[in-house]
Amino acid sequence: MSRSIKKLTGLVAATFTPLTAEGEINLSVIGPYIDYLIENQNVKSVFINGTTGEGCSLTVDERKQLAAAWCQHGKGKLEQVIVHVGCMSIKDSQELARHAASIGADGIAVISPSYFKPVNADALRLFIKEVSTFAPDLPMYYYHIPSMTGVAFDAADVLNGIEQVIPSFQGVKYTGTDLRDLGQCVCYSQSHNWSVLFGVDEQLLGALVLGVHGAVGSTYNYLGCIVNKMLAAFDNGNHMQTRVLQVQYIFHPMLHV
Ligand SMILES: CC(=O)N[C@H](C=O)[C@@H](O)[C@H](O)[C@H](O)CO
Ligand SMILES: CC(=O)C(=O)O
Repeated sequence: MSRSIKKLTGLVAATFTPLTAEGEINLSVIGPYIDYLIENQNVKSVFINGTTGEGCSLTVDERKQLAAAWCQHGKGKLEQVIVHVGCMSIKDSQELARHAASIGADGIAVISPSYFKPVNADALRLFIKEVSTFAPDLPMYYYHIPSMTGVAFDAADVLNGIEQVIPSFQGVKYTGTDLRDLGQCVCYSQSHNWSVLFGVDEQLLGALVLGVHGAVGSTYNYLGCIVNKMLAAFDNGNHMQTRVLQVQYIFHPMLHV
């Protein structure tokens, strides 16, 4: 990779996709959405077209328009725009990766294909590699979400040796509850300076204790302010305050609507 890498840390909002009443993407919302995240939630990085953004249900063209709008409006405001480019078709993923690089995204991520599934971790690594070569200068993150993909190999097995096949590999977004596997990912990532971002918002405290570098989640769109306080308490070594804030978050009325 030719550019120096900005390590992805802290809270990352997995953004919603604004639609019009007719079901068309509504790009006019994105500028104000960015200002809201920064000013109201103190959240400065976004993960777009992922699960929350329903990227897999959008067309390639819609995904490109959204990515371009987030990069354009986020320039000089957001710290990082990570574009999820996972698709069933590897060619669509490659095209989205190439496009993300052309619009100045800060990184890309992929889930595993989920209908025809990779047979093992080697096959999944190969898929990620084939996508990464279309954006070789962009940090690539593996998005591990077995509850949605049904692909449940240990993420640590996917990471093991991946730097040898994907020079741009930069970390994992871990949406799962296996703390043993997560701990192995954190341990393996340390020697490569990769980021491990946790994705089960309700259980972030357990992941912080294991040493994750940040979190990507849907609820940081509207509860980022509370979770940012929790991260600050954790960084200050205030365990009691951290626990109080995690519990306050878990019982927050917005999680129970
Ligand atoms: C399955 C799913 O969408 N997981 C998200 C992240 O990956 C989370 O951010 C959840 O939306 C969140 O933890 C709320 O349950
Ligand atoms: C939560 C998350 O990371 C996503 O919606 O993709």
